[in-house]
Amino acid sequence: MVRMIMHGCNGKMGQVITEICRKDSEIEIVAGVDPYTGVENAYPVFSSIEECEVEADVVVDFAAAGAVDSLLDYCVKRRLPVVLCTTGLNEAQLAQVEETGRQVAVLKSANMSLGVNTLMDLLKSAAKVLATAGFDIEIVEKHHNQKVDAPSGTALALADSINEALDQAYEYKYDRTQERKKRDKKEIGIQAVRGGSIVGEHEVIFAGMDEVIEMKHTAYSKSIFGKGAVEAAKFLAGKPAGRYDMKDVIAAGK
Ligand SMILES: NC(=O)C1=CN([C@@H]2O[C@H](COP(=O)(O)OP(=O)(O)OC[C@H]3O[C@@H](n4cnc5c(N)ncnc54)[C@H](O)[C@@H]3O)[C@@H](O)[C@H]2O)C=CC1
Ligand SMILES: O=C(O)C1=N[C@H](C(=O)O)C[C@H](O)C1
Repeated sequence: MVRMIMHGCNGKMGQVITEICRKDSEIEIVAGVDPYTGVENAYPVFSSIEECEVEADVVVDFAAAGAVDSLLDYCVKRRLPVVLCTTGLNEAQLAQVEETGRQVAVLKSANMSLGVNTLMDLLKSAAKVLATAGFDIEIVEKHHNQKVDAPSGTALALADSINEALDQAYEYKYDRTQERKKRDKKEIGIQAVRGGSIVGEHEVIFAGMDEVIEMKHTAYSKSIFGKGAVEAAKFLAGKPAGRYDMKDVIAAGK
């Protein structure tokens, strides 16, 4: 049985994962962390990670970017593997993630779904052919009106996947309102839409002369992220220090 701490347990994803774990005999949430207290849970909840002294095998994080620094410090201090799903981290935090990965097992992924992680691979081969043929690349993401970061972590990860296949030759363009000039060939445009209860849509557009290819992932419920995170927690518990991603979890499940 894997013992898990749920960081951000009273948020939308924290509650989706609480429900998944309740029905899974291989994993148990032994403690939660959240400063928001308006939710009843079957496990003890602490208002900050430092207060949690419960024995565990792994931490799963869906909270807020501002909470990541203290979470990483805690995981190093307690030698705990961590599945990091919160998006919107700044450069300093991304560097801290790398440093933490030298001391404990860290799996960071902006999207825990099988679909998006498969799309990342498909994009690499498409980009190699289409960019060489002169196609422009644009990404449009859509999310609910409660999301605080933009563009989404997934949109950035999709762009990174494409750029990796293209020898990092592309710049990301988030805003076209500040200058009057034509689009540069070596750019990936990234646009964010926010509204209603949209769970998450990511569309990658390859636009060429007289033809367009669109590759799109639509999340119809948050459970796809929750299921992936729980599988990642089971995978990461007991792993040595290092950086892991969802591709490792998917490969281990085959
Ligand atoms: N990697 C992935 O597949 C996915 C990532 N996310 C990301 O996960 C994060 C959370 O998403 P939601 O659950 O929708 O947000 P939410 O706002 O519903 O929940 C976040 C929870 O974290 C809590 N929190 C705030 N500060 C905290 C702290 N210092 N320690 C512990 N908990 C704290 C809040 O009180 C809240 O209950 C966002 O960054 C989102 O982009 C969301 C869905 C999928
Ligand atoms: O905030 C969300 O809801 C989501 N955030 C992640 C992101 O920023 O990419 C993943 C998913 O799209 C849902």
